[in-house]
Amino acid sequence: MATRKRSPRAPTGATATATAPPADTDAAPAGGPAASPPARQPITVNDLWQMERVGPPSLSPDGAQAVVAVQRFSMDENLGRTRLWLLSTLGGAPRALTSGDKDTEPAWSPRGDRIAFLSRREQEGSKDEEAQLYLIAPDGGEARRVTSRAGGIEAFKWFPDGRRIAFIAWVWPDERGSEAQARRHQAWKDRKTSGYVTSEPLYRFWDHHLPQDRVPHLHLLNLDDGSVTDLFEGTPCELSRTEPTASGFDISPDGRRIVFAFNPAPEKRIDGRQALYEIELDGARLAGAPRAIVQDEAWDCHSPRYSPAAADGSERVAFIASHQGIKHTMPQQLAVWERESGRWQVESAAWDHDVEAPLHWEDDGQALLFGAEERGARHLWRFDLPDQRAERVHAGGWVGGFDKVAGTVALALDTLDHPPQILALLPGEPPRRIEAFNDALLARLALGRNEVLQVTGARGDAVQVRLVFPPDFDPARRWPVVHTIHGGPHAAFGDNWHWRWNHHLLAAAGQVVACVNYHGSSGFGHAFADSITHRWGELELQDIEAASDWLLAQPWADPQRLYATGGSYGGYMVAWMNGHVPAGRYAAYVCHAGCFDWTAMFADDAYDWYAKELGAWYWDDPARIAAQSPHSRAGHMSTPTLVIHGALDYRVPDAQGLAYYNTLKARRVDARLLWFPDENHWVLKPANSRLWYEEFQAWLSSHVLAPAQTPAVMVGTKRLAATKTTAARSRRKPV
Ligand SMILES: CSCC[C@H](NC=O)C(=O)N[C@@H](CC(C)C)C(=O)N[C@@H](Cc1ccccc1)C(=O)O
Repeated sequence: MATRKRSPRAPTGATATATAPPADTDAAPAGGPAASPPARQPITVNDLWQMERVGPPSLSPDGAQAVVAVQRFSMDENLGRTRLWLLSTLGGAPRALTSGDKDTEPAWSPRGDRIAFLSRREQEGSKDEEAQLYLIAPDGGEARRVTSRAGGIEAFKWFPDGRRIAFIAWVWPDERGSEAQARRHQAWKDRKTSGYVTSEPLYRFWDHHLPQDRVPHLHLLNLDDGSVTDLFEGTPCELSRTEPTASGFDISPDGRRIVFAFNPAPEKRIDGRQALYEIELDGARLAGAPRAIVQDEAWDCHSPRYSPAAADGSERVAFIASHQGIKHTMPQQLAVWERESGRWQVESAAWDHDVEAPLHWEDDGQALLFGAEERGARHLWRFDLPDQRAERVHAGGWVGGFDKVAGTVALALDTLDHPPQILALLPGEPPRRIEAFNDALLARLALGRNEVLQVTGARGDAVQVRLVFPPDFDPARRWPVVHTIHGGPHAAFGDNWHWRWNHHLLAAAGQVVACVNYHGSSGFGHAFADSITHRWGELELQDIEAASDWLLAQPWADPQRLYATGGSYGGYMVAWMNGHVPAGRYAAYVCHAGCFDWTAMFADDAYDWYAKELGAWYWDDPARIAAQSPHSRAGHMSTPTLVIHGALDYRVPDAQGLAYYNTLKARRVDARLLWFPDENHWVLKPANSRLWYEEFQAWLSSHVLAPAQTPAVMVGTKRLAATKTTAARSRRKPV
């Protein structure tokens, strides 16, 4: 989808300065030779927070080793620590490379002699206030700080020569030179006022205000002499203000050009369309003005990648393009620009998938690797350019970051049953794990099975439902059933591990968890995703209700204990359900960061999107907006609801949750509020997460429908009389 997923700063929760314990202390307790292994136990929230969180791999130039950042949390200290590990793709043992607390985003230099990473450290008498760039030799030793930039470094990329690095940092565009920037930064820090002043339409994002009056510029750091050049100084160019990541630019194989995504409109908006611009370098200086190589107002273009050096000197740039001029839901397609002709074309037009960054060229320049969702999985794909055909390089689970060097692929993969793990794919060999970070912990956990089925949902379409069962599930008993409704709406709950909505943890409480990939979900083709446009709530509810009908027809489902929960758009859906589904069907709801009132949602950071999604601006067609807004049905709401919200949530401001909670209270509906002053759209701190899971479960467990409350059955959005209940349920069979 063109609505790219948000990019909050690293969701690491709190951090610490103390020395991290060794990351390999998860060893199983020693037992005597005759001791039988302890029985596996259901997963707890403490288990979840003890797991190591492995980041995306970066490979050495020979492909023999990968470097990853690994985060480990302490529930007692309520903080997380991240350090770097080296993993062998050839079978050697993993090795801790750093002992810092905040070492992230490692990248192996193209010469193999150094690894660059971002960190905040106390070193040589100075303490980093913001992330700075560090270098370390792969065989260890002390890391060396190579930048000391007021305001810090956002992201970086090695030049192919391994002697220079391009990095992104925020600057005041009206200042010249690093000294002037540093002076301005000091003045900013010393100011006595706290007001944020802006005339920009886009001024805050996710959970932070954009640095006032600053823009993200690309800089060149020469590691030989330490000199830094602002490559955009004196130009109108800048990188994405909301996602200033290394995906936004690329360096040509000869190191003489840089291509980057840039929105040339004077006013930057969250849905602004980016063009591709290129600069030429003469040493550390710009040779000429930046020039647009791909610019079409109808298209949003981003994530450019230069093709590898070719014997004939030809050069191309692959990128992701979305035809926003047609519709905001248009897919993200693979496109290629050719230097010789100066023309570009979409390559994946006939392939109904959303291509996701980063793109990675194969060495022969004939194909690209990338991740893309398909029916609740995120595979790694190779897209062959001459044939315009995609094949799976790794199928199943959820592929996160990956790298490919010298024929070896290293990828981060998670599944519903396993947190992210690192796999190596060597030519002609099956995929192989190259770490064992969570194995000892997982070995003592009992995880229930999961299965995928289809129900006939809205418009008679097949809708995917994934069920996760408690570890001790016995179909002869009756079990509570809880919907976890995903957000987006253009996202999916698939075969992936979730830290915040962990389906095994929820199932371990003794309930069957149901995840419906309702109309609008990603991974099921463009028409399915677009089907809900301008009528949010309608088809999604029919799908969830169809799944509920199927679930209630199962002998193991307890009709007195059917629940619906969801976050963000999933929270919108449960608020919508409260107004549209008759009381007595669901015993309780949990609404996390849910949208309650689309007009008041104009206070959020993505307000420019909603006219496209809902079909009008609220001032042009208030009735249309109100018809898709849960608050319009407040008079029908009577199902008990736990409302959860974070005050740092700028995507769905907490006033949404508070208005919903206050409405329920004013209506004397059973309701409870869990409000976090220090969490954003997501609950990311260990102790808060534990409270979240505890309150979530306690709320569900304390709400059971009385047997006299005959569950009503919804067909479409019409209510059926109770006498038709049995017949209506029996019509819904899994497909
Ligand atoms: C119409 S702008 C929506 C932007 C974004 N969509 C990406 O999926 C989003 O933030 N959606 C919200 C709901 C929206 C405010 C109505 C949402 O549901 N967020 C979910 C899904 C999500 C997951 C990962 C990254 C971004 C969004 C959530 O935060 O869990």
